[in-house]
Amino acid sequence: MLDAARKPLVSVRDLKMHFPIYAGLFRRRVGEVKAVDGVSFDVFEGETLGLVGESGCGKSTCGRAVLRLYDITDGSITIEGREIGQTPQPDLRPMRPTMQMVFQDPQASLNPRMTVEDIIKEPLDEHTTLTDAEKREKVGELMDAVGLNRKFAKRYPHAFSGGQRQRIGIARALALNPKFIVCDEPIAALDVSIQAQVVNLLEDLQEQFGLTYLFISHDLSMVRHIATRVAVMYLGKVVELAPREGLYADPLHPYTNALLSAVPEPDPSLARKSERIILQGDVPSPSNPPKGCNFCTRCPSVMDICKEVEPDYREVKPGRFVACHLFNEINDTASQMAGTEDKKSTNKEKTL
Ligand SMILES: Nc1ncnc2c1ncn2[C@@H]1O[C@H](COP(=O)(O)OP(=O)(O)OP(=O)(O)O)[C@@H](O)[C@H]1O
Repeated sequence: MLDAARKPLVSVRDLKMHFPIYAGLFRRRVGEVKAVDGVSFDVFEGETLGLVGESGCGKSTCGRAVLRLYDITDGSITIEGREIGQTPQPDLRPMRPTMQMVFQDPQASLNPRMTVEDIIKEPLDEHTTLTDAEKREKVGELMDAVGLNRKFAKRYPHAFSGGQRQRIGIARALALNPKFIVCDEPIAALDVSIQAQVVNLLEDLQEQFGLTYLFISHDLSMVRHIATRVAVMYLGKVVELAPREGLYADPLHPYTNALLSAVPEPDPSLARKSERIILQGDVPSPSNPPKGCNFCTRCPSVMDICKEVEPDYREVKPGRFVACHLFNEINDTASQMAGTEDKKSTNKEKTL
């Protein structure tokens, strides 16, 4: 259970990442892809926040934007209370050791011309003043930590299997003792038989080094296993965020409901009870999202207001955030009963 008074390690508010679209002979700007369009969440120290959603909903862009691998369009990102969301991008060198990324495709993210030792040592060369002997020892320790044999340090990535290459990527991410790691589909490119091993390794390392993860995945079963809380994205926005148990047992947003209905249920007695929800239509283009709620064109519970007014993203039950007009009444009544002016407070002041 999360302690509400706990300070977030990472806070993201109204994050936007719009990619320009250029066309024509003179490469005029004709529009933009709203890959991430006003996303807010916190990641608390030691937790794993799962970020799920269909392909193209903006998960990877969100993860990269949080680490400022992009010049973001708008929004605030704080890590350990330090704002890194400014434009133009501030000097992030002092912050880089704190925040790292594990990429989806270890084949593509490792330089094939560098030995494993050099790959893992690279961040140490850039950010530390350790001697060569100290760096070699640190590389050995990191290889031990991720379950790679030290005697293979002089080999090249092609000599390793997919799972071992992902271990190399994880060792590199750990080199500077980070606190926060964005894991972007870290198992999607691996054989199913290897996936569980890498997830178990990430969990062990989290405990050993006190790591905090943003775990991006489209695999809802895996996220259920690893995440503390889960944020669900649809067309550039977080539509629901909740503790894992609550989200899987009682999804609030109609999109979460549909997404979870497609997850195979291992218990046959429960499988018969759960009904698969087939969403109609295609996901709209992020360069031309619908008016009102982004999900209104496919929502089985759509109302008139959904086609006109974008729903607020707000806390409708303790720890449960949702952006859906179906929950307006519940929240308004609750805040009236509590005599609060909750409606007036903004997400900027809340923990999410
Ligand atoms: N550099 C870019 N330039 C233009 N559009 C981009 C760029 N990167 C991503 N996009 C677009 O932004 C949207 C979100 O992409 P993103 O890769 O973040 O989604 P995703 O949820 O991670 O999908 P997947 O699971 O398939 O990786 C997509 O429509 C994608 O085409």
